[in-house]
Amino acid sequence: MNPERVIENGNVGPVNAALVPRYAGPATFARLPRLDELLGGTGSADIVVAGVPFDTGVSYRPGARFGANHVRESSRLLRPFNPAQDVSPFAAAQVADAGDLAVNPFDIEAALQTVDEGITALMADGARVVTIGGDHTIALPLLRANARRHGPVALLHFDAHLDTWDTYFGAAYTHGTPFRRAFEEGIIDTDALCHVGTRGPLYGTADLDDDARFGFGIVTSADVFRLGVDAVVALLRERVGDRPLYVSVDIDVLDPAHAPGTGTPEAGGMTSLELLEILRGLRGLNLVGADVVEVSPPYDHAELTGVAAAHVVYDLISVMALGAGAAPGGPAYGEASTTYGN
Ligand SMILES: N=C(N)NCCCC(=O)O
Ligand SMILES: [Zn+2]
Ligand SMILES: [Zn+2]
Repeated sequence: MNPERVIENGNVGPVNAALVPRYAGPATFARLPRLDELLGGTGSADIVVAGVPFDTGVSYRPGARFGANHVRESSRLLRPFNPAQDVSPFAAAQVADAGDLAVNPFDIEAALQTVDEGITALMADGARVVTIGGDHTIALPLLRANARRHGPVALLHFDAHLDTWDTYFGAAYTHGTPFRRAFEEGIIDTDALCHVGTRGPLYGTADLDDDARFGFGIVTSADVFRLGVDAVVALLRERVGDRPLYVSVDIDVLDPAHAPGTGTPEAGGMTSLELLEILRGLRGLNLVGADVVEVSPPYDHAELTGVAAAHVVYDLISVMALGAGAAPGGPAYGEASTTYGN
């Protein structure tokens, strides 16, 4: 089958939902073309979605190895125009799904190597990569690959957890430790780091001292609740400036009511609207790479977590497609709110 696709601006987009039912056919992210299909046709992609089926680094519930395909399945209803950012991301950029990296489930360091090499290869033509699935351990090789291209990157880390701990059971590479390793390796820009959505119990106050020493700012989920989305966006934009920016989204940043399908849930999290509005507020920043991790489908219900993650990816791709320097806009800033109605 060669399904009818939406083609805009010469870019090959999703399967046309008016001609082929949304629930038909194999899942790719947003029903976009596979990268290998595209390579046979128009050439390369500007933005690539890649799956990382890996959860050997988790400290509690497993299942994130199934996250990538769950996000793909949950992304079938996405439509081509994103009114919240006033952009058709798949028309503004060629976006494709590269499938999954074949990572070793038994050897964490080998897996990290495979992720680094796989993402580096996908970035070779200048594409920016958004990964889906996997546990948070994989943020380390993703940052390594991006820093090799861009130098130490600014990092906005959306997560209930700090993930700057040192070791678990003596192991250095786990889902609770990627950002400490990234600091030690000098691959993140210590002038432009912030956690967002942090909450929940810690091991001790030293966790916060260490984290501050690495250069991280913290916007807790309670801060989002009290200050509101616009104030948080202003603060993050100020911190990042025009630096190359990497965004890492651990889906457990959302309240378990919004994202039950995850491995280390913490009460008192952000709503999916708050997260999406903050991400939309990053429009115009130089977003070079992103991940959405810790989606564990066995603990999900009614695709709640999968749908939330799919929308997060969609808004991240929209920010990337608009590119650095795009005017801050969208309903959050008032001007484009007439996109709906009026
Ligand atoms: N990265 C995630 N999701 N969780 C880290 C939790 C580490 C712990 O068990 O304390
Ligand atoms: Zn995490
Ligand atoms: Zn987390």
